[in-house]
Amino acid sequence: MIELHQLTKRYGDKLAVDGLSFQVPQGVVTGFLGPNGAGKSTTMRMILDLDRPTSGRVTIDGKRYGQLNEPLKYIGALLEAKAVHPGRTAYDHLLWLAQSNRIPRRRIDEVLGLVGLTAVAGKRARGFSLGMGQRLGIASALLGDPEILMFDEPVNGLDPEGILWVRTLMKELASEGRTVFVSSHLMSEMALTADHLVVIGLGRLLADLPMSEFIKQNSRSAVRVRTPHVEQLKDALAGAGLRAVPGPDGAYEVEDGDLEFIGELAASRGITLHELSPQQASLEEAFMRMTADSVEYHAGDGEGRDAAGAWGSSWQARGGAARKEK
Ligand SMILES: Nc1ncnc2c1ncn2[C@@H]1O[C@H](COP(=O)(O)OP(=O)(O)OP(=O)(O)O)[C@@H](O)[C@H]1O
Repeated sequence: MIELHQLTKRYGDKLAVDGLSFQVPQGVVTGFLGPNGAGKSTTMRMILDLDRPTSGRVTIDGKRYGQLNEPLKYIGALLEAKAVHPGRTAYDHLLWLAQSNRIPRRRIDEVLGLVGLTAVAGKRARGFSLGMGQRLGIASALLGDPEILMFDEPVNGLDPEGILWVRTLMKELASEGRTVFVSSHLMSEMALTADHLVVIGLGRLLADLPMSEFIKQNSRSAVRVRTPHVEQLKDALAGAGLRAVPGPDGAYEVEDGDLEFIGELAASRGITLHELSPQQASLEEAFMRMTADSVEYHAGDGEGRDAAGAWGSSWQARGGAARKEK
């Protein structure tokens, strides 16, 4: 198990990680979410002793990474996919890692097969695509058959087939009882993979809860209506205890309204409707709402924060998640 206690990292004036305390549970995929610059990579580097905490501590099965004997057998990590010597072949990269942790050679062939790189095992890393680099990074993480796996944005640069493969792999690893800790800045991606969620913003913990709980808390629905008889419809809705809130484009949104009920109510009063449609706030929007105050960089000059707020309050048709690419 990975445990963080008041973990803090300061770079000069910049507080990159600010008193983080949480545990990464075993046997599930834990999504580590936060907008760009939230401190995810810094936290992961501290877990691996690649960065020294300013204060606080992080342990793996009760020990610091540096205290682990043959660490690849405890924890495997993909942090920077391009952290491979360009002149080295995929096989030689894995051989070097295996030898430093007394891992038998046959395991190299196994992991190359697992990640689908057997055919290019003898190719030098400089000729690898981003996706191949990610696969080699995942092979390195799996090499010691560790109980704990940590992946920093593993689907970056992968095509849809590769993304599906990573998702399936992470779930399989967790179902074998392993601890899988994976960072992302996309809630839509994590919603498909993670069982547990840790959200950070500006280095601080914003949420630590099961994914099902996050979905339950954030899957409110609304009904969108458009009518030339706004006042009559509002009166009719008010009589039923419902409230219509104007949207940005002349339509109205009725929170917690039932589609058929509203349609029948309008028909019974002879109110013409030009639109009646179900709306669902996406999980991506809920995530943006949660992190809106801790986004480090905004698009545009100062209007980004407002935009993040507006995303939070607007409703979108299911599947129309706003995406923020890295
Ligand atoms: N070596 C460093 N020196 C100075 N500042 C740093 C250093 N590493 C990270 N930072 C800063 O610390 C903050 C957290 O960065 P970090 O890379 O951990 O965030 P992140 O959540 O991984 O973001 P991203 O999704 O963009 O990778 C950022 O403001 C970043 O600029």
